[in-house]
Amino acid sequence: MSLIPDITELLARARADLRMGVPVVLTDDAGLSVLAISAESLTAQRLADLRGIGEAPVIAITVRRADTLKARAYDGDLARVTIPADADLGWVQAVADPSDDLNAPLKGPLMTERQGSASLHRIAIALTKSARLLPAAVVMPIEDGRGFAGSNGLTLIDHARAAPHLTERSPLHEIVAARLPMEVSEAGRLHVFRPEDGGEEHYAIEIGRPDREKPVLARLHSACFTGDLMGSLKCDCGPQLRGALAQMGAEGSGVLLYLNQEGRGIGLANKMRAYFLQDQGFDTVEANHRLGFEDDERDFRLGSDILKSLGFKSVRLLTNNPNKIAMMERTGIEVTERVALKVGENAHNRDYLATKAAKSGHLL
Ligand SMILES: Nc1nc2c(ncn2[C@@H]2O[C@H](COP(=O)(O)OP(=O)(O)OP(=O)(O)O)[C@@H](O)[C@H]2O)c(=O)[nH]1
Ligand SMILES: [Zn+2]
Repeated sequence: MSLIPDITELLARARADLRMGVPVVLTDDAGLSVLAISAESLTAQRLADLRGIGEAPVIAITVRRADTLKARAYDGDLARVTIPADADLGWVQAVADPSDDLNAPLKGPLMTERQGSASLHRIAIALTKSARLLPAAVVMPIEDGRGFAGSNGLTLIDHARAAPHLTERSPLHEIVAARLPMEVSEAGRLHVFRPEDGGEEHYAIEIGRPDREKPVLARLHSACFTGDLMGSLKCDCGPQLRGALAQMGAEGSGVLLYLNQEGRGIGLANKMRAYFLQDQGFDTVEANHRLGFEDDERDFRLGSDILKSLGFKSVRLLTNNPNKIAMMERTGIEVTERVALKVGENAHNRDYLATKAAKSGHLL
């Protein structure tokens, strides 16, 4: 028996470190080691400390952000941007954060590295994404990563052990379920699911006692603090949430999964950064790209994991999003019917809904 944390536990620790602005050490089988620190959590002092330790750091960004900055992404999905010796913290943060792209554009061209491996940089970006930070990391080569991590008390992540965990989703376990009388139905029941990797919990709200042998009226709803709770007019989430629950109440049965994938999986801080860009004239998809994200960073497979663990095999899915339907079918949940959910259009979200139809294939 050992109390040494396993790779899942180390990755959870690394995410917390990055959020706090603490560097982590990444190593690979070829003997390479780097220090990685989240660009948005970097401080001037930490940048100076890094420079005092070793070779020139780079800032690793996704190809989406690189395209916006017109930087060459020699590594395909990412670019390693050289940080000039005289660049200050503001320069590093401007590479990561698009808020000032229009106001104070970076003076280019940005130089990017093409020699050497980018695999540790890829892990660093994946970690910042899963920590719901801007997808950008300052990365600096060091000697003897294992020794450095040990002597500085830093989290050490091994590439070969970590890589599979960053693409595979973590198993979910039901923690508790209890009766929840609701306005739409007194026969409500809330189930809480917790992943093994220390990530967000997700919820399932059962209405009535749906027959497991028949297709259940189901909704996969992604968290939207602004729409679900604040009555935001920028999207249609609140009316969709209430509309879905009302229909389940009226039919007497259904299951609504409330997935904590705020902002299509980028987190609320990044979604608000996207809103700031939308006020500068970019649409919802362009804003995600300028931040360095894909259009949609959600993993709907966890929806089918939850449905299966509740014993459901087939659904009548309340959605306008064809990707949700495709993902259900691919992961073994049959979609016998798509039930349209067209509610809540207003003057503020008309363009947003039109963009989703034009660029993300949403059904009208
Ligand atoms: N990044 C980003 N996320 C947004 C924006 N507006 C809303 N969201 C998020 O988009 C998600 C919408 O979730 P859903 O309603 O489940 O998804 P959908 O893809 O529209 O599919 P259906 O509603 O089922 O048709 C929520 O996580 C919101 O927080 C935006 O402008 N940018
Ligand atoms: Zn919303």
